[in-house]
Amino acid sequence: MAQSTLNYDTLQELFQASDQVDEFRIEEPASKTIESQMEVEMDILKIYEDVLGKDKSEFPILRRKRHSKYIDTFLNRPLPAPFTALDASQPWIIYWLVNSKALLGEEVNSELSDKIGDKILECVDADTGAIGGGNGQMAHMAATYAGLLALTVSKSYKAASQLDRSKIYNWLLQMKQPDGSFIMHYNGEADARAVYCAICVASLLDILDDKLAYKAIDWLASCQTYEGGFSGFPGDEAHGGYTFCAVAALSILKSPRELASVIDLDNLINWTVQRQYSLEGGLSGRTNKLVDGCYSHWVGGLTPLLEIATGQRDLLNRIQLQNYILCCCQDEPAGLRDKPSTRADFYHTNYVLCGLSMTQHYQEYKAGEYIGHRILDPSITDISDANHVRSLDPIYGVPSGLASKMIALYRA
Ligand SMILES: CC(C)=CCC/C(C)=C/CC/C(C)=C/COP(=O)(O)OP(=O)(O)O
Ligand SMILES: [Zn+2]
Repeated sequence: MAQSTLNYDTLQELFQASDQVDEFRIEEPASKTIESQMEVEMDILKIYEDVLGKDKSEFPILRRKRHSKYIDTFLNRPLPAPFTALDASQPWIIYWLVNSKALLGEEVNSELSDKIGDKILECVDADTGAIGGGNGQMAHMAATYAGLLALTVSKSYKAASQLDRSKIYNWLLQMKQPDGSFIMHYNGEADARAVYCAICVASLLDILDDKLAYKAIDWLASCQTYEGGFSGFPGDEAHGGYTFCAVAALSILKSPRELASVIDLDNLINWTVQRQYSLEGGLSGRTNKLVDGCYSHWVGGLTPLLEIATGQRDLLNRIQLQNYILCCCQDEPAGLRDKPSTRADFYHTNYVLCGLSMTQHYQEYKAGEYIGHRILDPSITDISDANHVRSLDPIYGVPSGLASKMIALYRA
């Protein structure tokens, strides 16, 4: 079976280049940061060396069956005791798991869809109509976003139609701040995450209007730092998570094509490109920090939006990112992870798969819709279909087409 031969060759080139890295390596690391970076590089070099020591046909492929089993195991049973710390993140867990399942191309049957619908409705806070982290918990912006995404992915339209949109609209208005930002919950913090979640929720529920959008573009633009990325709030350090939130929210409020009219697009592209490390192939979330699989989405997910904004392609090196994901982010026995020294979890499983999807598709933006096109370059998807995952909506982080279906449900 023909495997990803070009990936193998790219890795070979990379590996040859890594000898030069060794030459420059200093005996005593000058700081903890450098020491951690060197440890990660050593782990990853060893993995790449092992891969190159084998035949090309043994290049790692997506261990789809195992990842599916891992996901299904947790979707099909109540959360076990070690996860009680995630009690306030129940909509998140459901979204991460069901989204991973859907990206792997697996069907979400009606039984699972109904179960997810019931569970998310249980998390609705009766006072506000918005969603909390669990039954009886206070409405929370992130839980409302994650819960709505879970309904979107699982096509739980019956449950979705039971949400009280006008109550949620009023709650969103209460979360709205005079400077244009949003807070996460009553008395909570305002940041770019809250703005992204609020704008996504309003957009999916088809209740986004001028009052909710008021000054949000200016506030988000004010989070862009001198480095080019975005911080959580004005004046803080640029970070991948907040950069995705800001750029995706701006792409709803305007369009990705108009980004250059509100932010410094060139500086954002510089910052984004610098997040990819040549040796690892994966991405970091901020300057001088370590590679992490979840930034394959938070930073990698900027790629389609920036490609639409500029009309250019391959702003990041998709092949190298795919190498990092396939060779370094697959845990044993299953699930996806941050980096080789860490264990798989639901969060990383989802966001690494989102990143993998980005590496395999170009997005076209037409009449307000994103259309994913599988990249036919053999270095990405020649192979069998073994590594292929579904196209991802670049704004909402769900498989393509599903967000529009949710919006259409409410518009009908
Ligand atoms: C929609 C929504 C709620 C989005 C959240 C986006 C967001 C802020 C993601 C970042 C998550 C993350 C891995 C932080 C790690 O910071 P760190 O300082 O531990 O890691 P670092 O060293 O990689 O910076
Ligand atoms: Zn991570």
